[in-house]
Amino acid sequence: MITPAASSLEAEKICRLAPVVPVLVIDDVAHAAPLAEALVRGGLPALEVTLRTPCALEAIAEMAKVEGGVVGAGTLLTPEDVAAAVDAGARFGVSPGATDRLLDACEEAGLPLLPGAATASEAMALLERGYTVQKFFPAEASGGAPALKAIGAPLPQISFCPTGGVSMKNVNDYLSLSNVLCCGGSWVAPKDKMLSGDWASIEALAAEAAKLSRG
Ligand SMILES: O=C(O)C(=O)C[C@H](O)[C@H](O)COP(=O)(O)O
Repeated sequence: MITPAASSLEAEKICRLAPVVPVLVIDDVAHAAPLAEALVRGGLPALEVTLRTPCALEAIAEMAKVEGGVVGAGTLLTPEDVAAAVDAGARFGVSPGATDRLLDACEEAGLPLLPGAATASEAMALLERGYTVQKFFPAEASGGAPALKAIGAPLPQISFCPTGGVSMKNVNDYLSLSNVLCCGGSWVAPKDKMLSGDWASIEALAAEAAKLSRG
């Protein structure tokens, strides 16, 4: 069991590890370990593996063995996803939105969760339950940094990890907001670089992201 407050406290710690949490879509389990090693070497220890590919759970299990990494499961939609993520060794979960079934499952399984919200009402519903750290998703499509800044005015007690459409072009717009802990994004692990095994370039992208300043 984990309470929503304790869950958010853990999520906050994970979000504070680095300015960016890589959002990873892994098609080949052989990429998991070298990818995690490159990202951790570059300075991004918190890693989100989306449960969107057949090998995602196996990839989590491989990445969980990489020293210095903190691996979580993204795209959690159902209680079954939560159970599978925990079994694979995920240390946290991320979801695009939030349902009572999903929140119940994460709390019962003791899995810290970064639950998604895109509107003031969604953020308020999560806050009412005790979740003070949330993922703002889909960030750019929901109005981007100006929208998140506006949500923060009446709801300063909620901190966010904006994700969805974030890149080096706009990441500073988010990181400069007082209600942003870190950003999530897939740009640090481009598909072509994974396919060609260009881990040095991925490490360089991670290092560039790790240098970003917050607040
Ligand atoms: O799978 C999930 O749990 C999601 O919520 C979606 C991801 O966070 C975004 O797809 C990342 O967006 P990009 O950085 O724009 O590629």
